[in-house]
Amino acid sequence: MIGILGAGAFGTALAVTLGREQPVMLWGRRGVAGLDVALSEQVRLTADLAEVEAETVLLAVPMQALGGLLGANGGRLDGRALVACCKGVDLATGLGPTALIAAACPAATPAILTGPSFAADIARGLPTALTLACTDDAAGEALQRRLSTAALRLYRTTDTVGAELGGALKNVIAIAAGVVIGAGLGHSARAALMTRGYAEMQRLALALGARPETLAGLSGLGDLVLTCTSDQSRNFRFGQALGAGAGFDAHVTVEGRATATAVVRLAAAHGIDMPITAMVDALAGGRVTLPQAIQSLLSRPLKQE
Ligand SMILES: NC(=O)C1=CN([C@@H]2O[C@H](COP(=O)(O)OP(=O)(O)OC[C@H]3O[C@@H](n4cnc5c(N)ncnc54)[C@H](OP(=O)(O)O)[C@@H]3O)[C@@H](O)[C@H]2O)C=CC1
Ligand SMILES: O=C(CO)COP(=O)(O)O
Repeated sequence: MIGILGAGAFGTALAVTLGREQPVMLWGRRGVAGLDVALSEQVRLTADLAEVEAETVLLAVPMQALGGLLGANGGRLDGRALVACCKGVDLATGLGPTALIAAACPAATPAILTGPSFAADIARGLPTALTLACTDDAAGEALQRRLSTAALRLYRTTDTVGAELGGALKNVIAIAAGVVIGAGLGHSARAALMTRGYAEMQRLALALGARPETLAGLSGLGDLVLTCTSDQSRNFRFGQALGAGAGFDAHVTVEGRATATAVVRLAAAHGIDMPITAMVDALAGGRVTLPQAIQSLLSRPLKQE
């Protein structure tokens, strides 16, 4: 049995794919997200978290909700394998998902599942590859076997720092990529933005102890390319709306917005220059206009690549 907390798009998609091969208990505060894919009979739904007794639990709530969920249920969840499926940096603490898990559940085995995957693609059974990161490699190998399916191929690493930051930072760069396209600056400008954004991701991640090969893998470069180039991405679409001066539904999960604010603080604390992240935070926060944001990036001093 696998437990999944969070019956939104991603939690439901994971239930669909995992439920094809093993029993799953899916918990949601209110019902199941509107994915138009039928759940197998191996998937049970519950609104009572006490019914989720599985030893392996996937945490598929948004990043900014994870701390509260763990705070309210840490005692009940402690001691299990807790696999964060969210992407971001916690605004309240500046921590990533596995550090939040370790703080709330000291006897748990924290891990993170992240990488280039739209929920709808996973739910449809399309081939997908993700990174499963766990500092305990033996536990990571067991989770890799447990959570891989015929269509969902997991690659394992012990670099949770790199895997988490790749998934968190790519959402911020995706917002910037959307701004570029929404503002009509063109695909060449987006390619430049993605490349400089990847350099920004590496600067912070390596300073925080990540391994370069992790950032160059599925959780970093892979997810960056996917999210910056597809309008299936909510972060990209949010950026497009910003660039076009259009509105955006505030109820849609856009992880990169809060993460941009959290990362600006993190970068300042470590003396890391992250101009694109700072631009996204200021633009999304209404502290600069679009022309000012674009000018701030284009007028930076020339330097070596
Ligand atoms: N969608 C995708 O394609 C992918 C998403 N992810 C990641 O998965 C994570 C979840 O995103 P996603 O499923 O897409 O988002 P959705 O907006 O589709 O769903 C979020 C779910 O979390 C629940 N939730 C929100 N706040 C709380 C809370 N405080 N306590 C309990 N449950 C809560 C919501 O419940 P309610 O409906 O009751 O508000 C909802 O079921 C994000 O970090 C995202 O980056 C990763 C890969 C792909
Ligand atoms: O993380 C995702 C793809 O890997 C989903 O992207 P969005 O959150 O931008 O929709």
